[in-house]
Amino acid sequence: MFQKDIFKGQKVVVTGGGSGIGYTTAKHFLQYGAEVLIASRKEEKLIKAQTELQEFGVCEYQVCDIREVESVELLAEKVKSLWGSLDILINNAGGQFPSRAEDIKIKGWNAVINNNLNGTWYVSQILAKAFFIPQKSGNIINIIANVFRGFPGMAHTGAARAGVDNLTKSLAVEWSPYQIRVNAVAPGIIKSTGLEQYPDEILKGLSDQIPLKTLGSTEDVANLTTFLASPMAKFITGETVYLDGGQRLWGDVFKV
Ligand SMILES: CCC/C=C/C(=O)SCCNC(=O)CCNC(=O)[C@H](O)C(C)(C)COP(=O)([O-])OP(=O)([O-])OC[C@H]1O[C@@H](n2cnc3c(N)ncnc32)[C@H](O)[C@@H]1OP(=O)([O-])[O-]
Ligand SMILES: NC(=O)C1=CN([C@@H]2O[C@H](COP(=O)(O)OP(=O)(O)OC[C@H]3O[C@@H](n4cnc5c(N)ncnc54)[C@H](OP(=O)(O)O)[C@@H]3O)[C@@H](O)[C@H]2O)C=CC1
Repeated sequence: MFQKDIFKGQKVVVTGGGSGIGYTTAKHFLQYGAEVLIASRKEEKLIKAQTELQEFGVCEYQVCDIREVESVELLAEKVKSLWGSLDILINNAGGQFPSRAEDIKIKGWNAVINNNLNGTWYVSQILAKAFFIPQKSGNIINIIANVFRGFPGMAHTGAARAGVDNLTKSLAVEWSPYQIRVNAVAPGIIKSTGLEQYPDEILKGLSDQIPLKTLGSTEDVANLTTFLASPMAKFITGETVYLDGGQRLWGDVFKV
């Protein structure tokens, strides 16, 4: 899509970069010349991904639970010792479980809010203060979900992602004096490792609910994310771009 070296010399952090959408996004940045650090909880997964991704360029990893402030501070330390600067942050780590709203336990609600809203905030604030604000440059892309009409069947993540959608707008304005752009990508249903945790009865017939009659791919998400991070999108900030084959406009979002 882009010239090969469009991100040459740029340093990128992709949370949740060991699998699925994050992995493909990391691969795209590497193919376009960036150095990439992938971060998530499971070291084994990160080592396997790093080994594969190194075929495309310089890929580092850091074990990090985005819900733990100390763990995110260690991520910032790692970036500092590796590169001393940071250009792009992709807040992709996240997840939830399907449940009817009345069945969600307090612990489950808190786990999902901590993962998707608080975790995204910790990483954004800590890395912005360590790098983007003092540098007076930066680029944040938040991967959220298709919450346009709420998220029936996963109310906890709908609330968390709507929070990140709004946070995207606030930070885009507050951090504009530092030349930090903040945008979000809202994927619909994407064929990726993440979908494997959902039972077949939930996934069956999902593509019929999408106007374009197909699920998205991890490449679709990575293409949009790299576009938003690139100079081609230099006048775009505070935006959430839906990537859902039109599903926000028609069809069931998700059912339990
Ligand atoms: C079509 C869809 C579109 C979107 C797709 C994607 O996003 S794909 C991407 C998808 N990728 C991912 O989603 C990957 C990441 N997702 C995750 O790691 C988990 O879903 C997490 C966010 C809950 C992490 O929580 P954690 O590390 O703290 O793990 P924990 O195990 O300790 O759980 C804490 C509490 O949560 C509750 N609870 C948990 N599971 C269930 C369940 N199945 N059922 C009911 N409740 C559940 C339960 O209360 C539990 O405590 P308890 O009662 O057992 O003492
Ligand atoms: N696939 C889809 O249809 C859709 C996906 N999304 C969102 O896109 C993102 C990527 O999903 P996808 O690639 O499909 O699924 P994956 O489950 O493969 O990706 C989730 C990634 O996040 C990491 N992660 C989860 N919790 C934490 C945490 N607390 N701290 C650090 N890392 C964490 C996981 O790694 P580890 O286990 O090592 O921590 C994993 O690599 C997620 O936020 C997902 O919810 C949104 C809409 C639709």
